[in-house]
Amino acid sequence: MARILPVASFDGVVFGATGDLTMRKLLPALFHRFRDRQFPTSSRIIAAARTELDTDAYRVRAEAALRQHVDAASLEAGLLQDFLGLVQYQTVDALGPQGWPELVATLQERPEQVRAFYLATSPELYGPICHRLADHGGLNALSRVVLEKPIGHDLASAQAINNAVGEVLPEKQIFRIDHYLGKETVQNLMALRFANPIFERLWHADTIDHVQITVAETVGVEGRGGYYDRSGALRDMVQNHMLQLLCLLAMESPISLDTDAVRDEKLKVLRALQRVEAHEVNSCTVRGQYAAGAAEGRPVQGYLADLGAPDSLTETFVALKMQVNSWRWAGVPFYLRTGKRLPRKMSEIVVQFRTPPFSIFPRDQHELQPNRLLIRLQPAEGMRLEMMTKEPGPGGLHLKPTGLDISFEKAFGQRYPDAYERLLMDVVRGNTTLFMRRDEVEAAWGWVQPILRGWSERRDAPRPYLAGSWGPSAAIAMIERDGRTWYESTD
Ligand SMILES: NC(=O)C1=CN([C@@H]2O[C@H](COP(=O)(O)OP(=O)(O)OC[C@H]3O[C@@H](n4cnc5c(N)ncnc54)[C@H](OP(=O)(O)O)[C@@H]3O)[C@@H](O)[C@H]2O)C=CC1
Ligand SMILES: O=C1O[C@H](COP(=O)(O)O)[C@@H](O)[C@H](O)[C@H]1O
Repeated sequence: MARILPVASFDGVVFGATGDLTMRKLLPALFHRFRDRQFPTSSRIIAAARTELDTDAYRVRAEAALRQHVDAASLEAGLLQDFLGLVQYQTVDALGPQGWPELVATLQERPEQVRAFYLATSPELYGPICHRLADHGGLNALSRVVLEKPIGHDLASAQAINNAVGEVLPEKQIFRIDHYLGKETVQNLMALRFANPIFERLWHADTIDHVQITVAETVGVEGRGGYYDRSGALRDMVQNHMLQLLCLLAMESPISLDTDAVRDEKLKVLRALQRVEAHEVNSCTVRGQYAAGAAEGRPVQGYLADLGAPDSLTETFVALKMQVNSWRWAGVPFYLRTGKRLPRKMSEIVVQFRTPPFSIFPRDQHELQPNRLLIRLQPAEGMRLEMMTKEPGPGGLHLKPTGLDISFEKAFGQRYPDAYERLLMDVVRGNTTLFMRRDEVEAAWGWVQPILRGWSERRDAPRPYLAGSWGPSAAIAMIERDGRTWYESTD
């Protein structure tokens, strides 16, 4: 049974409280933490958005969202009403005067409470919201501000946001969220690498041939086309989530688990990433856009039809070949791919080890498969170490690839909390370890920037791929040119 560490009483102010993220993720996450009694009932959830609503009307919306996004077994009637009793609504205009005095007056009723401001709005509003909070006296030493990703659209806009927020709050009160860092299996990468010396001894270029990171989704852009079309897969998934995964895989051991010790090591990886020059954009990156096809057994339309915009050049798939310039990783490519409308929802890391330098098994009878460590982030969370074993039987020596498997569900047999649950409680605790520091975000944008520039200079349309396929064939060609292949696990 997981240990629940209670947090202090807090006022959680959610800007963007009528939006998709709040309804689908934040309210359900808070509800689960309430259900486990992790926070005191003196806490308040102050929902803020532009729409004119009163608290009763907002509670009706919140209840509908919880009924949709929380499993029915967890929604005991009394508990749901108790939770909704903590919620109040305040109309606020981030860009105008409306609602600020009332919001701050509400906060001042409980000066001793932690104030957690969650900015679930578009990033252009982060600076204005923080400044209005400061101007109205809403910020104090117990305040923390959570910034959703993406922080900006490119390096310059990220710097502008960081400057604006940094003018009114010190770095230790700024929580740049990347929800992948809150996933249990992502946190387990630290345990895998630094609590198990057998792996750490093998974790370098002498032994590892290459690494693959795949984050595949079956969904299309759903209702988020307006945001997504200005973003695309590189900004939406790679600049943040996937680079963070790469950092955790590639970083050196931090000297401790202290917030800055971990973030310093991740930053070094981001700074060691080999820049993709304009002339390499074609060989090291592939952009795709889904066309009509199938998803989860039903026909689906293509991205352009989903969007209702026939000439969008936004990528819904990206594959990359990357290099970390360090002693540990010299010559070891990292292949990343992510996309919408792929055949399965799955996030997986494959660490492929080198094949034996010499085989005593006759080649015509035995094809030695390389050892691979598969780290399944979602679903079917777990790990598998693939190795060659002798097939039992008296008829000679036959080798077969088999796997040592760990299923986290079988090992721990408990519900996996959503990433936002853990991260929201860390905000209340004031623990920034699983959040991105300013220099990390800017280093990540700095690496992505030349690729964006290269793409925009070339003005190539993304390559179409059928919904339900693994992306454009160019992504397969990119890795196969190196004599390697994307690994597709069957479970
Ligand atoms: N949805 C998701 O799954 C994810 C979202 N994100 C990020 O989270 C943020 C929010 O996303 P999402 O919920 O999808 O966005 P939505 O468009 O669904 O919601 C936007 C919210 O912002 C509010 N808002 C807009 N303008 C103002 C304003 N001037 N003053 C006050 N409130 C305003 C809206 O209020 P109103 O409706 O009342 O106008 C609404 O509540 C974005 O930065 C997004 O990139 C990140 C990861 C995943
Ligand atoms: O941040 C985002 O992540 C989701 C995928 O998250 P997951 O936890 O379901 O793997 C993605 O769909 C969305 O486009 C992106 O903004």
